[in-house]
Amino acid sequence: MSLINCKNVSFSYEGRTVISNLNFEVEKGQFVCIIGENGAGKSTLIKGILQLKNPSSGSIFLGDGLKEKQIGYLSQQTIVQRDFPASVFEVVLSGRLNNQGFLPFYKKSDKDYAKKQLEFLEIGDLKNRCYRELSGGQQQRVLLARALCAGRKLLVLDEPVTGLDPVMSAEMYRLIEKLNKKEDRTIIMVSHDIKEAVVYATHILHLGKGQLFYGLKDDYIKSEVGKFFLGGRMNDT
Ligand SMILES: Nc1ncnc2c1ncn2[C@@H]1O[C@H](COP(=O)(O)OP(=O)(O)OP(=O)(O)O)[C@@H](O)[C@H]1O
Repeated sequence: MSLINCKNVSFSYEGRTVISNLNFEVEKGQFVCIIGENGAGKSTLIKGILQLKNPSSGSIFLGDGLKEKQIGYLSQQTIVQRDFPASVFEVVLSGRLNNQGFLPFYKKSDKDYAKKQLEFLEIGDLKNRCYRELSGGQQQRVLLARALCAGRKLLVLDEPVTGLDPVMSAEMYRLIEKLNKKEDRTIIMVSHDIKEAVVYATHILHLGKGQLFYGLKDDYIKSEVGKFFLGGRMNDT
């Protein structure tokens, strides 16, 4: 059964439709990359998946027992977040708050889980450092660990490499791919970079004036829309 089932979905703001007729399903274990130019509706769709915005028509179903609280979300970082005066471990652990109900303290299992995520993302040594003193790339990894703590079933990443240099970006992509391949995490990632998307994703959702393509990465590369947007570059590499 699919984790996300998007059926005939359209979104609008104040009566103006910004994206219409989306139809796709995300199964467990997939790495879906949502691509499209500025204003195509990528962030709006993410809001819909997180159940923060209702479609103007159609429905987004969460399946396989997935609850909104089990979706880990990494948004684009704001300037205020960059200056957050807490330790790395506190930031990562705060991802568990969603799952706590009314009890405002962490259990041992929460702390163990947070430590495990730091180790998996190869930043265990940063645990006691102050978050605001880290580099942009380190901060982004910490926020990824926080998102992993927030949701085990589905990870939603909105432009996770924005502001990072090419080396840091490649490092982030490597870790995200490791989460998908080694931990079997289901991932939905928004990206501007089509070339990177086709390297790491299993599936591509391309938004333009509507849904231009949804399916396997390899089929995307062979498709008319894929060929057009990749400009034949995949065949050159
Ligand atoms: N809160 C809002 N109120 C009104 N219009 C909005 C709002 N948020 C987004 N829009 C409009 O909806 C359309 C889709 O925006 P959205 O941010 O989802 O696109 P995007 O593909 O994520 O763009 P980008 O790549 O620039 O982040 C745009 O025309 C945008 O101006």
